[in-house]
Amino acid sequence: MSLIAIDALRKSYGSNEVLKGIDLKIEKGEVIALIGKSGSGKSTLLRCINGLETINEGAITVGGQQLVNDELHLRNLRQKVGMIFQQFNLFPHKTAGQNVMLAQQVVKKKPKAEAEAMARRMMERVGLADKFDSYPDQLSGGQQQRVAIARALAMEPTALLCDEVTSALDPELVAEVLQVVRDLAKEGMTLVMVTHEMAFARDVCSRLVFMHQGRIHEVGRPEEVFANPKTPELRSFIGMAH
Ligand SMILES: Nc1ncnc2c1ncn2[C@@H]1O[C@H](COP(=O)(O)OP(=O)(O)OP(=O)(O)O)[C@@H](O)[C@H]1O
Repeated sequence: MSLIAIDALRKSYGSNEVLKGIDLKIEKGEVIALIGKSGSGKSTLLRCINGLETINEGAITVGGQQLVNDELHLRNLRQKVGMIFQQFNLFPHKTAGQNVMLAQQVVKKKPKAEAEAMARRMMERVGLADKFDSYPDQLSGGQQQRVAIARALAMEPTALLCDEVTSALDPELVAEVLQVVRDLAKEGMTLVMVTHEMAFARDVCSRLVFMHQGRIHEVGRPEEVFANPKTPELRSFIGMAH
């Protein structure tokens, strides 16, 4: 059984149909890059997988459980499927460590000591063991994003969704965040990422999914997709991305 199965998914905002029948199966340990032009529906697809958007038609199954529009169910789902955004969304008046502890305590009702032990392990995993007591404004953007990754990992997700996690960063800070994502991929984490980092996608991802106007146009191994794009839309997109 696939870890994530998306069947005939449709999603509209008012009369604007943004996802027009998406079918995609994602296996455990896969690293998927969603690529495509702005407005093609990549972020919306991620948000649907995480239950942040209600869907109009079709079905999404995560770990064998079908996603239903029920608040309790969605809260459980969001615990299983972590998400990291372009903006880090850290609480400014809490230390990095407290930021990583918070959801564990509030959502998972973990005792403080247990949440702290996990937070310390995850801060170490993203290379920030020494920044546990720093406040977000004492950290670089790259470090803040790594704290956001540690926070997501502390919830022990079965998959992690990444929505343009390096787009808000200064160019010199991109590599340190991508390195953390690369390590997670190596460790076998299931990752679905919207990215404009084509070199990274080519290097790290097991499959590329090219979206165009709300549909999946092409899916394949990065080297095949880049070497042999079948549709003019992907040829044009690859041309633009270089
Ligand atoms: N909350 C919303 N309400 C109304 N329309 C929305 C909403 N979110 C997205 N859309 C529309 O859905 C379409 C797809 O947007 P989406 O953000 O999924 O695209 P994308 O491929 O991720 O683009 P980008 O690379 O720019 O983030 C766009 O036309 C956008 O205007």
